[in-house]
Amino acid sequence: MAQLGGGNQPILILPEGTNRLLGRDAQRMNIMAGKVLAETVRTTLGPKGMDKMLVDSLGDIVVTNDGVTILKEMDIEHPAAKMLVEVAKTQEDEVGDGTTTAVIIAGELLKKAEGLLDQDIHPTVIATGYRQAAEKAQEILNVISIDADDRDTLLKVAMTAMTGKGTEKARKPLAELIVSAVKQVEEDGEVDIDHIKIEKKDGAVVDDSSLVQGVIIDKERVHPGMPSKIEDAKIALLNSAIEVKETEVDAEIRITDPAQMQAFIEQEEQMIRDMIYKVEDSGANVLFCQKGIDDLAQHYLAKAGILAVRRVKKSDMEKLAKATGAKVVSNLEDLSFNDLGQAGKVVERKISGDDMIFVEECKDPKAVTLLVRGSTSHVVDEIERAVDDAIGVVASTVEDKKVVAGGGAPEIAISKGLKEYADSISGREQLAVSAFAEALEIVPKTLAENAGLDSIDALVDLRAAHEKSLYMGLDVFKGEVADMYRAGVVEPQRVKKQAMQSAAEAAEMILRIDDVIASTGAGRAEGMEGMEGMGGMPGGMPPMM
Ligand SMILES: Nc1ncnc2c1ncn2[C@@H]1O[C@H](COP(=O)(O)OP(=O)(O)O)[C@@H](O)[C@H]1O
Ligand SMILES: [Mg+2]
Repeated sequence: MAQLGGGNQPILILPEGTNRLLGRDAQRMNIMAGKVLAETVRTTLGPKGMDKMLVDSLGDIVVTNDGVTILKEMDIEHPAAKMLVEVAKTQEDEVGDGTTTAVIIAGELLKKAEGLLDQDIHPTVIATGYRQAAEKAQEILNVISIDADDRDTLLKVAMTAMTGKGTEKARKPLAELIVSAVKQVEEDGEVDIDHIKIEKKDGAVVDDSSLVQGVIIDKERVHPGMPSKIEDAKIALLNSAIEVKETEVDAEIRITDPAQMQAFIEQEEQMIRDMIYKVEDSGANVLFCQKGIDDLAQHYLAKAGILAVRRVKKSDMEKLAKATGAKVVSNLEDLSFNDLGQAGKVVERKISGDDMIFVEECKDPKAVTLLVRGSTSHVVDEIERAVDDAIGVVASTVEDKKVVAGGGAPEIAISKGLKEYADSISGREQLAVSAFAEALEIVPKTLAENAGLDSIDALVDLRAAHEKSLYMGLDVFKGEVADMYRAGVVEPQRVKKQAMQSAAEAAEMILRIDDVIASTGAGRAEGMEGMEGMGGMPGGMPPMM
């Protein structure tokens, strides 16, 4: 493989054993890999989608229908397939939902491209057409979106994102908590979702989930002699240890007299004692320390009636600062009353066997915590992923104030618009734009299939219904075409924008590749091993599933 012919004498320009795929072979293999990947997550789309059970090498189990989670857990090796995994990850980062949709659209774009390649249309032409179509799609999306960010809409957006994700019984109350959380941390029209902490615990029903106006820290107080509940808390945040520092160099102290020893110990004690005085003097009655707290310091803190927690995560320290208004102090010497934060209550509670510190009843906190409950750890994990998606879509809606109907309605509307647009284009790109338009129909088609409906009938009905209204989609529960706004199936515009854009970009990028050179060295294990498994050599078939 690694040699390029040159008369009788082969010229080696690549190391022995390098795998190489050229031209159509490269394209075919890459397209195949993308298609297989999309096919894998397809069955999970929509409220009636199925779940996947993923078992890792240690035997740990994840049961989910969350696209990005499945792809991350699958440990994909094929380089082109990996590019689609990136699509899902980008979608997750940018919006938090729509990961399956993005991957399915990308897979379908590749499939349609294959058909065009068979008609001898050059990959560059296809890529250009896809680019044009993706841009036009964004325009159409702007036209069919509706301006809304009222609470009722936000609730619908949250509930749509959670449909079919193991939250059924408690979808409404969970949506209420999520919308309240997002609105609470909103600052000047922007939402930093990192300021919403999700703390999950099994051993209770979903309905017991709650929103804490503050932060829950999954730790216990350092000393049992400390109060377990403090009202009207004054909170100090410290990111250095409370201990007598060990000397950096190995020093030896020679003690000749027991009195010297005593003096030495007393001096250390006094240093710790002074540090705790500092905390007391500031007026703090709660202390969160990012580093360690010495045994002796714990004792003095307990004696002073201060509730202290040690080794708090940095991210939690930041949330505590956001929620209580405290400043994180690096040096105890500098701690003063002005650095303290406030909370109505700091209390240690036992939640399904674990002690946790609740910093709650904060005044207008800019960081809050959702305590998510569920019966078992697998259930809680899946609910957490649903809640995470819902937070993402509600935040997007609060920021953009634009929504679309769900259930395949926007995909059909955009597909229709693109077909008309294609007619206005001269040149072979027209075929690519048409292919893009057809590819989008994969979303309603899959929703129908997963709901056990006839996908061809569904598409025909949908296209017909769109002659009258742009909001007609597939209500998978009733099994019929319906106005999705009325049905309360609403999604943020950003989900669709991002999904189409990153799907188109990934497809374009894969199409432009006409040469895959895989070294057998170190990089092999990382990227190219899958080449063989996925049929790296022409003629191979992907034994991926
Ligand atoms: N009640 C419903 N009826 C029909 N479609 C729905 C309904 N609720 C959600 N959907 C659709 O399901 C799709 C999202 O499915 P989901 O499994 O969450 O995948 P993704 O990872 O892409 O978000 C969207 O197209 C959405 O409009
Ligand atoms: Mg979703």
